[in-house]
Amino acid sequence: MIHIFEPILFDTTLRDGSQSEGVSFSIGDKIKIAQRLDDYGIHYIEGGWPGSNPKDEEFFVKAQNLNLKNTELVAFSSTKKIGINVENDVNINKLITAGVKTVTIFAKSWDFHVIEALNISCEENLKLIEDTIKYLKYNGMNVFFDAEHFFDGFNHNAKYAMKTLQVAQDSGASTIILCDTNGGQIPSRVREIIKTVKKEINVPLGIHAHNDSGLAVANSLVALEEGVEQIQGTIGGLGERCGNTDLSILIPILKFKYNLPLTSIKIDKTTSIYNFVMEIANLTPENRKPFVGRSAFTHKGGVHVSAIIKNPLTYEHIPPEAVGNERRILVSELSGKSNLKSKIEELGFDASKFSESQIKSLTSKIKEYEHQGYQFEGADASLKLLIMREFYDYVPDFQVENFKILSYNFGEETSTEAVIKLKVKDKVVHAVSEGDGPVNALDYALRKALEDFFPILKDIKLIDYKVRVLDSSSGTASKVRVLIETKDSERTWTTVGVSSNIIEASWDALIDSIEYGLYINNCSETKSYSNIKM
Ligand SMILES: CC(=O)SCCNC(=O)CCNC(=O)[C@H](O)C(C)(C)COP(=O)(O)OP(=O)(O)OC[C@H]1O[C@@H](n2cnc3c(N)ncnc32)[C@H](O)[C@@H]1OP(=O)(O)O
Ligand SMILES: CC(=O)C(=O)O
Repeated sequence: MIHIFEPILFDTTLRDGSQSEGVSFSIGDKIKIAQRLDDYGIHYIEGGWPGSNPKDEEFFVKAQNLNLKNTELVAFSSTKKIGINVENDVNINKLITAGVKTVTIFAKSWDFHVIEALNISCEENLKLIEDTIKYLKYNGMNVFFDAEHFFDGFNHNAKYAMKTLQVAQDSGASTIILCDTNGGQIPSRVREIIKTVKKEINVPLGIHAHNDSGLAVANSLVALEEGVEQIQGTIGGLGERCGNTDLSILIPILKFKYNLPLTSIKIDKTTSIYNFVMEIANLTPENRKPFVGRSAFTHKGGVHVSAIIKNPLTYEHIPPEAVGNERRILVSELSGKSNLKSKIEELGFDASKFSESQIKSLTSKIKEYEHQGYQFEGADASLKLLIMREFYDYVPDFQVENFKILSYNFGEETSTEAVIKLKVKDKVVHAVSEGDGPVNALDYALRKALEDFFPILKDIKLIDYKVRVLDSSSGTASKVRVLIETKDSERTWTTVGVSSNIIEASWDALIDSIEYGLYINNCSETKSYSNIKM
């Protein structure tokens, strides 16, 4: 394997990451992310562009009090404005007053961009680079030089692209970062170009790769193999368009595939920093994200689970704990007895008390339910109730006798009323409630009937209700699957119902949701798992 040296890790989540569609960090968000990146052990954090907006400017003021231990904060900007002296450029002067020692300056290294975007001559662009870097150096700054569109520039006019690097080097840049700004390069070309650059440029090189071809991590690795010293990227691959090199993937690769010590990095915090940044960015974490996604170490196929239980290395390339992730086993129609046994344990039962024929019968039952449209892999609470109803002397806290839904339409308004009859502790209870639609009315009526018996219900709240049409070919008579997510003060759980009648599917999921909530809050008369039916 090609040997590489431990790179300098440069995170631009707060700058390029904030250029992601749908992401807008507040100053408080930026401060929190900077602290987490520092704790994680990143060497440099690009905090923003102080000349771009007051928020970034204020961030650098507030960041003075951060007391960062492992990381150095960097401020970002373009080269100076065209047509003014650099000393008079407000944007460049804001870098000097940002309270940082290191700045990143980006400049055009593709002649096409110089002419089309900047509308100046190639010579004038070289002068922008020289003046800006020399001025910052004169003011005591360490300057990283981002050669924007370097690879595209090299492909079209290598001589000019190289000239921009040469000017940056001669003007005093301490590291030159080759940018695949449009994300269109392939690894073999990145390798060739870096080999050529290394023959002519003596300062350390870096890479800033975008992911428009899905190759940002691969291109960064090739660059490292060619001796580039600084890798730029973001947590979760946030960034303009398709994003940047994903450090949540790249860092574990460096650690576990290239066996680099990465002494500063707390590698077992990789999953938590990924989830943290996604939460702050108000984005849903990607389940299938390598290393850090919820599904990265989740096993579904019976063949896989059977082997995993014998030895996890059979279907895992690294242990999930190494990156702070966890192994999960799913139960579905693709399950064998191994999934079931493992899931039974995970749900809190003692799998060894189940006979082989009980496991077999449960496996077939689940497959039959899944055939009807149920999906238990995301509905552990319904699965646990199914096992208790099937195999234990379990008595639910209430039993439904019947329910009725009445809807009245008065011109523009429709009102809905639910009437239910339950049996609770040998008493028959009736309740009536109105609601915003049938499911809401049923929920209210159910709570009305039960709250006197189980005051804990006030803490049990429905937080999500999802309906999925399973077979749209039958039109309005199609089967639907309803998933309900519920929470109490400590936990959340999900239940499932399936029917061609949306109210019935919702009702089944709702009943499971409330029944399970009462059960885990110790309201059930029968809690023990020892009385398994033989
Ligand atoms: C590849 C990258 O991701 S680089 C980072 C890109 N990030 C951002 O653009 C986010 C922050 N940007 C901003 O807040 C604004 O664009 C600002 C404040 C920088 C500039 O705003 P405005 O002055 O209104 O200009 P506008 O955004 O319309 O256009 C960009 C200007 O920068 C100029 N410019 C672009 N690159 C450079 C450069 N390397 N050096 C000097 N000027 C440059 C453009 O020619 C254009 O100038 P013009 O208005 O005279 O045509
Ligand atoms: C500098 C930068 O963000 C880029 O070239 O993509």
